[in-house]
Amino acid sequence: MDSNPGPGGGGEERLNAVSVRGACKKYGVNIVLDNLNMTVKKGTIYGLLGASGCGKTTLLTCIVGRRHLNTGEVLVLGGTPGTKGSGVPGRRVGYMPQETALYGEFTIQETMMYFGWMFKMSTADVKKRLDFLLKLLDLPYKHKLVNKLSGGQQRRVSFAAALLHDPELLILDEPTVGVDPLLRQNIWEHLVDIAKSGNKTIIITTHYIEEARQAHMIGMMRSGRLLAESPPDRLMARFGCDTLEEVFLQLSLRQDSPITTIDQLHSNKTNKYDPVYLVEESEDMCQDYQETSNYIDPKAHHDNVDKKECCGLISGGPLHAMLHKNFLRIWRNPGLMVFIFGLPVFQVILFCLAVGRDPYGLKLAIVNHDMNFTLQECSDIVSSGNCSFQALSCHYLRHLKDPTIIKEFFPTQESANEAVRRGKAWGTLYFTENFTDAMVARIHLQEYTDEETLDQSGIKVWLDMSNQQIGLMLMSDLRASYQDFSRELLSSCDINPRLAEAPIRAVVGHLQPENLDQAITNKVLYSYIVETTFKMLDRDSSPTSPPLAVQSFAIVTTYTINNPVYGSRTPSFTDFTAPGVVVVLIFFLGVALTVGTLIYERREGLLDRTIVAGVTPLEIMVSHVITQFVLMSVQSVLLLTFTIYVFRVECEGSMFWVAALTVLQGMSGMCFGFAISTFCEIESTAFQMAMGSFYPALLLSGFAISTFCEIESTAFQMAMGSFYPALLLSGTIWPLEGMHVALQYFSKCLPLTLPTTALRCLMARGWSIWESDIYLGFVACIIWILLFVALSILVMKIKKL
Ligand SMILES: Nc1ncnc2c1ncn2[C@@H]1O[C@H](COP(=O)(O)OP(=O)(O)OP(=O)(O)O)[C@@H](O)[C@H]1O
Repeated sequence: MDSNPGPGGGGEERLNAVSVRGACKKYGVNIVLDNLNMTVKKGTIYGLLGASGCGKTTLLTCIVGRRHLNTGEVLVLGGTPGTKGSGVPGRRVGYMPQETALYGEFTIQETMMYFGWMFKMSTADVKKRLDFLLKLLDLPYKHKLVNKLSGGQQRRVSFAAALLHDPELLILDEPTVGVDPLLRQNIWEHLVDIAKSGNKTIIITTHYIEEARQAHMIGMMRSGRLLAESPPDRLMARFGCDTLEEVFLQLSLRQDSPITTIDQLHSNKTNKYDPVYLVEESEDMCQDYQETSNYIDPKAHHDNVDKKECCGLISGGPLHAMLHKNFLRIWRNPGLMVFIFGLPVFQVILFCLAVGRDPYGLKLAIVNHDMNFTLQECSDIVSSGNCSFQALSCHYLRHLKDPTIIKEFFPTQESANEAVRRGKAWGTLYFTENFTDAMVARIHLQEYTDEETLDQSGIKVWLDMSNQQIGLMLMSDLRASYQDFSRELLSSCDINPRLAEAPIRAVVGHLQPENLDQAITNKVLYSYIVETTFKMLDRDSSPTSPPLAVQSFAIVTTYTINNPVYGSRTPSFTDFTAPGVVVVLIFFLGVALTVGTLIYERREGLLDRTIVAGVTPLEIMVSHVITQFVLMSVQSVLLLTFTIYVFRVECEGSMFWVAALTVLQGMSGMCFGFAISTFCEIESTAFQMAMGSFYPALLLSGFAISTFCEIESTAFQMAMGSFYPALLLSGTIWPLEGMHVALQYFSKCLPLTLPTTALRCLMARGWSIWESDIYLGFVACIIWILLFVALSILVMKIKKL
């Protein structure tokens, strides 16, 4: 190692396109490259041979800078991959990974355009070169879709993509798999030709050992070691074999008994920078490398010659190529289009139809001993507009409305309560035998009413409160019906029915006006049960006067609510939850859009190819951000149109700011999805996480989830398990004000909470952007976007995605 000439150093090194020295690489405890040396001279073809799993692909990915050695050194075109002055990443290298690394929904021509633009070739040049490659590789019609090609044809398209920009160094991982012998011969002839006439260097791996005879140099690998590195003829002569296969067999046998191998075959002790014929270093040499396979050379970065040329962080060619690719992929994928644009609409429709509507068909068990009649009989004798003090229970029952309440009559209180206990009714309503008489007596007697009369004149109610929403709604309905009942009675007796409502201001003079004014000033919604107003009214107080009696009765049983400062007198649960649901939906849609993208590209080898071509993580990120921004805007418009204009959810604020916050929140979700996908190795893990973290994104934040993401089931369980806690914490379904104060602070640090509050204030209160609740929602969105973006870029750099 001491004699390492470094990048560009040493005359010998300058003749080499690639040199690998003392390379050690392991995954966990599995040693994949074991003190390997390799030298590829410029203008030569280097055939890297070896059994499956011996480490060929790993070696190539280290050469193109997609992986790092644990120890050892790689020099490519005079520099360490990933550093200034090296050939990689950038257009000096053409890389064909082992995976097909193509977009199935593109045609052959579109594929070539994508890679050509990435290398900043003009469209005309790409077309010219494509015509040549179509002939050379015997490719089908150029407008045929890649996913309609056979496996062998797809590999040839992938090979063509590596040859397209005529690079100095070609690194080909099994280009001839699935190619017929005649075509294989053509490909080799072409490689020999470009190596000779164009002074190109080619490193090629193949399982067809014999075809490598046409290479200038053969490297035979086994178990992470290079057993031999020599021209094929010399190798065969030396071992007295007729085929390379036999040579490889002999070398393999000897490697299995190392002492014999070293003693018998190692005749030349070589300098480390000379071609190596046999591996002589001790097996322990790789043991002292760093344990982690994620070892990163601190000097490594992605500056490359292309970037130096354009002097900017983002270059037009790759960005153009990637934007075109992103939109074309969506356009060619109808299922994805339906998902992107149909899902928001579907979800909003589902939400507005399923949540917040008043329950109906609620059965009440009624025991009416006052009449001892069925409902039908009640209806027969009770008619509206009649100033009658008979059958008051029936008067009241008529106001319990269908279809909300279904009245079922029971003979006894016990049977009615039994029906409630068995879940057949939501409550029991009980009228005593002389309910009407007691009520009339109570009205007439006023403060002289005895306890028994009071008791008899009351309606007794037992409710099943196991369901809070239904219980509260029934209570409210029972009260409202009572008010309707008294209003109707007043009206029928020629008394102003508004007395039944008795606005607070109408009685202010009699009831401590200071308190009321203070309550109104404080914007407290003020309800007041008016009691004993009988004496306040400037009327004949004779208890025998029916109108007055009715009037006092009505007022005694009413309460009043002033017009609310914000919202309506009958607030809707849909209006309350809608802003939170919009925020959550758009966030989730953003996550779902991005989470799979990067992982798909990584799994298919496309990311390797893109990055080896010199595209930076920032450029990849920007291309996705632009694409998703456009999609997100359309989604937001659909979401808000259906929420506000179709389902008429209350929106008092500026539509501009509502839309802006929605789009921002979508972008926050998108960046979160991107961060997840940079962490996750397995697409399904990320997707499940995204699904599961629908709300929890929130609770745990991208960072915590990602820590566990390598472990599929843990990530999934964690995401699922955090669904409900996150739902509670985001303030979407229940006001934050109901939480413990510590939880409130924690909740506000999550990505959905402040934007939800802001959207709610915008929609329900119509506040302007200058209110702190509103602008803090925007600020939170922007901070989370920046955090997710920074995290994604950092991970992409660290993991060399
Ligand atoms: N990301 C990874 N994590 C853990 N082990 C890995 C990883 N990639 C490869 N390996 C292991 O490293 C060894 C060498 O793999 P590699 O793909 O380099 O072999 P190869 O010679 O290219 O095989 P083939 O000819 O079948 O492509 C194999 O045992 C493989 O299981």
